[in-house]
Amino acid sequence: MKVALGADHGGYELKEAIRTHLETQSIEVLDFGTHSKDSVDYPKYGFAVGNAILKGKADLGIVVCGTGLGISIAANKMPGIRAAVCSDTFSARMSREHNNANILALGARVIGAGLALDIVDIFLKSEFSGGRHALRVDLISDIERGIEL
Ligand SMILES: O=C[C@H](O)[C@H](O)[C@H](O)COP(=O)(O)O
Repeated sequence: MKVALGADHGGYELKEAIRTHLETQSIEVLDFGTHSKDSVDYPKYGFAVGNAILKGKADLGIVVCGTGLGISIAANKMPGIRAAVCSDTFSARMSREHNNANILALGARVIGAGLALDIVDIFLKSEFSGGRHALRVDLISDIERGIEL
């Protein structure tokens, strides 16, 4: 599995911890930055991770900003991207099983690194359940195509 990572300055330290955590498990990582605590603009990093997934360069993405909100809002503007902000492990599992989320968003100013790494592990190991959930995710795709539900 290949995982794309991206963060703004608010998420930089947690993104680094996630990268180390994944590399320790021999999970391949594509790190789109940022690479320091200098102030940057989160949409660019949400876009980079979303783009990597849409282009097939990564299977899943993890994005981090102060709250996880701005960077997920940015990524979710891209048709085909389903970014879920999670602050607990149950939501992380459900985001994969029910919503087929392809990006996990974390708020580095919201949760601690220990919980964040548990959330990452659960997100990456959970799989989409399909069935009735696939019909609902298809309806999300319809919205992206301008279809009125
Ligand atoms: O949703 C946005 C993120 O939480 C950003 O990390 C946050 O807005 C950055 O704020 P500041 O520029 O004050 O560090």
